[in-house]
This record gives sequence, C-alpha cells and structure tokens, in this order.
Amino acid sequence: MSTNRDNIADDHSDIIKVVDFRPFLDGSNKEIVANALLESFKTVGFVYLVNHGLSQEKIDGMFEMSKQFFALPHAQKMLAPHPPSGTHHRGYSAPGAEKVVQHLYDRGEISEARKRTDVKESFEVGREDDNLMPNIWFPEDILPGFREICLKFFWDCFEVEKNILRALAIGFGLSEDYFAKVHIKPDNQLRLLHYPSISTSALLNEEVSRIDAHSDFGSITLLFQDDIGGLEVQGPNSDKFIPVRPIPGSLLLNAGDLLMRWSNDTIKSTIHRVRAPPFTKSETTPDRYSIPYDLETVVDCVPTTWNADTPKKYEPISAKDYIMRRLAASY
Ligand SMILES: O=C(O)CCC(=O)C(=O)O
Ligand SMILES: [Fe+2]
Repeated sequence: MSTNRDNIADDHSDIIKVVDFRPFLDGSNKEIVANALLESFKTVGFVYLVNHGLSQEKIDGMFEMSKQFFALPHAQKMLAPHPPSGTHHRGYSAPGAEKVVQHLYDRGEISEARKRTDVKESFEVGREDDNLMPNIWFPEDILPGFREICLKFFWDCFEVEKNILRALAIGFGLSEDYFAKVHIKPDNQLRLLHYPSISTSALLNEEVSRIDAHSDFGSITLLFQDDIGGLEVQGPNSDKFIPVRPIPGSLLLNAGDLLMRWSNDTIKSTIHRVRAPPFTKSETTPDRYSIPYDLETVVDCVPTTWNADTPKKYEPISAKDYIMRRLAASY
C-alpha cells in the first residue's frame, strides 16, 4: 500500500535556513537579516527565526493555556462554538469541523475531500474590535485567564510581526514602513491547534489526516510548534515534502498566498501539511500542539518586482475578499 512516506525527500538537511533576528532588533546589521529573510522567502517560502523578540515565557504560557483549554470536556468547549460558516473564523472547532483544502471551491469536490477527516481541533481568536468576525468566548469561570492570555499573545505577536514586515521592506529596497503601514489594524488570526493522539498506521495509510497539503491564505504566518514534529513543506522545485524539525526557541515563518501575489510571485507561498512525525515507530502518534498566527492585509504588487518586461500578474485585491473565498471552502 502506498503511504505518505513515498514522497518524502531523502536529504532535507538545512533547506530551511535559521536566521538570527537579533542584529535587526538591536540595529547592528539590519540589512544582513533583511536579505537572509527575503532570500529564504524566495527560495523555499519558510524560514526559522531565533532571537525574534518574543520571550519563551510568553510562548510557554500560551501553550500551557492552550493545553488546558483542549483538555476541557467537549460540552464546555462547545460553549464557544465556531459558527457553521467558514467565513466567521472564530471560536472552537471540534475534530472534523474544519477541513483545510487547497483551492477547492466546488461543493461536490469539497465534500469528497471532507471524507478524509482532519483529526484536529482548533480555537481562533482575532482582535476584540473586529466587527466583521467578532470573537467567540465561553464564560470566564470555565477557564479563568484564557481570554486575557490569548489577547495578550495576539498583540505580542503583532509586535513581532511589525519588525518582520520592516525587515521584509528593507529586503525589497523599500522604505522600512512599506508593509507595516498597511497592517495598522490587523485582521490577524491567532489559531490554537491540537492534534489528538492517533493511530500511526491510520495516518500513514492516509485513512485520516492531521492537516492536508495547503498554502496559507494571508501574507505571513508565524508558527509556534511543540517538540513532536510532523510538519512537512514541499521542497523547492520538487513535489517531495521535507520534514520541518522543531527547533527549540525558534519561530517558523512562512509566506502566504497574498505575499506571493504582492511580490509578483517572487516570494513562494509553499504547500505544507502535518502528518506522522518522521521515523515514528510507536503504534500511536502522540498529541501535538501548534499555534499559527496569520497576518492579513491589502495587496498590490511591490514596485520593485515588476517592470515593462516582467509585468504585474495580479490586480490589487483586498485581503478580506481573497481570504473569505478560501475560508468559505474550509467548512
Ligand atoms: O500545525 C502546524 O504545524 C501547521 C498548521 C497549519 O499549517 C495551518 O494552520 O495553516
Ligand atoms: Fe498552514
């Protein structure tokens, strides 16, 4: 039987670079960081950042809260239910509710894909004053502090994001605030994910999935992952997938569809998925927790990426229009 081991690349050492963000933050060498970041986005679409400015204590605190939330009884989690439509992406989704798909918009094709459930549960949070997608909370006494920690983490990630966007602008030879100034009121999404422990053979034989191959919708995703592994990204110019090993203290960045479009396709929005961690021997694949933070915005091709010989491929698009279309297909 074919398994998901068949299309794993053999040599995956150091394809995804580790970039030390400190010289950008302390101002000692902004350009070297900016160039390394942009180069990684252009070649593989993913990069690890270390010394990114967000304390390990805050990251650990968010993971701890996330674990406590997912450990609650189902009925309590369902007091903050994700609405039936994918376009209000907030609150709790039980395993099977969300099925991430790659550019499927036909209802028949979507229901075919949904037959292979994503065995994961999630909780999505945005900014409190987002009228388009209001947050959905359960009563505070069910898990005191959950709401506060989620919102603090949301805004802490926004600070990291602004520095990343500044570095990206420098990489493109633009003014430092080029990207940051259109992310003033972030329509961002903090996503707590829990992949419950599951039979390894069911994952390997593709009876179920953790998250199927997809690209992210927004401009950039900041991804925090625990030490279990299982995330894989498609290698440059290849259909093989590369396991992305967890690196303690790092933050994984990846470019999404909108940044690809914004950069006139010079940056890659790379397909990725979550499967059984590499070399798993045990019959049961353990629980895995991850926390993606997705950035969203308004997009037109960056000036230095197009000219008379290489014209713009895309017209400007609002992030909202693009993302609503893709979210609607996920539920
Ligand atoms: O859990 C992960 O590591 C990846 C999650 C992901 O790709 C997503 O939520 O878009
Ligand atoms: Fe993703």
